[in-house]
Amino acid sequence: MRYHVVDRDLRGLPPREQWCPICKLQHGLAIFSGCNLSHCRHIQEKLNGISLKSVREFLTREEDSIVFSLIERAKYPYNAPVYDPSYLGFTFHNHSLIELFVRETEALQAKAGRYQNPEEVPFFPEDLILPLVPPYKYPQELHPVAASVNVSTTIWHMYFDRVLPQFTSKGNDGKYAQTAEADLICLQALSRRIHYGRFVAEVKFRAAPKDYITAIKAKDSDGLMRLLTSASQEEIVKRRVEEKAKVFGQDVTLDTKGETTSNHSKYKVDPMVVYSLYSDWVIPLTKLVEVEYLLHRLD
Ligand SMILES: O=C(O)C(=O)C[C@]1(C(=O)O)C=C[C@@H](O)C=C1
Repeated sequence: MRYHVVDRDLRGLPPREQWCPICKLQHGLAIFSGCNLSHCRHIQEKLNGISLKSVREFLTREEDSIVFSLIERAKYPYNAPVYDPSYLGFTFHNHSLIELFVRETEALQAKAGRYQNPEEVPFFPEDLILPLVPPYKYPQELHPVAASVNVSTTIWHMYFDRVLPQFTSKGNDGKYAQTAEADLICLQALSRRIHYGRFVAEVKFRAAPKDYITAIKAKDSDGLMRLLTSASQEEIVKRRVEEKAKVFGQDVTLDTKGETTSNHSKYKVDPMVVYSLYSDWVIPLTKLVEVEYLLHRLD
């Protein structure tokens, strides 16, 4: 019985020599041959770790955070002074209010341990202070060298230059701190989703190491991109986020009889903007992270 469970769990693993340099045994047999599980990294990872199903569930849940964060930001007009360095009189190293806000908040959150979590990537790593909290033992799923892939600067420009003007109304209501806070929540949700491409890539690598190793050794970015792409999955994701923008973004009211009425013609954030955000930015950047991660997977 034990054999079947273990054997099924380990199906599709890479050749033994890539994964267990100590026991050098075939993993399905290793358990019977006295391989000590604690030194067999691959078995450990397989038992504890991530799968394509679990990483896709994570991405799906992040969609909720992203759509909600956009809806929250859309409560305020564009509020241009938040992004204009002259608004603070060129003090604070010529930073705009948003940059100051993000830098200071990240520094505080670093103290509270946010960036100990490998899922979280800061926008301004150079400012970060060591955590004041004791370390938490997060599962270490990522290959350490490849884990440092970072597209934060691209996310920053994408969000402020391309996305934000599309879903906020023109105008200025003076609520700059609230606006900056809402922007930060959007940025963090987008960054977490996009950088989660590292975990997706790791899962894909573990499932078909031979295919990936050939492309990685040849530094074949296009080949890696082809290997990791699932057009049907991308279509599902885009349609789903559009639907979420409709469901989460409609006004729900009760009529005099207590019946629910929803306004389907007006949404707080245009569902097409969310569809395009995913189609033009979120998915392509996630794939870029996946490719960059894989290129360093053997370093
Ligand atoms: O779900 C996957 O397989 C992913 O790699 C994630 C993702 C995405 O960003 O949603 C990216 C690439 C694939 O083509 C499909 C979807």
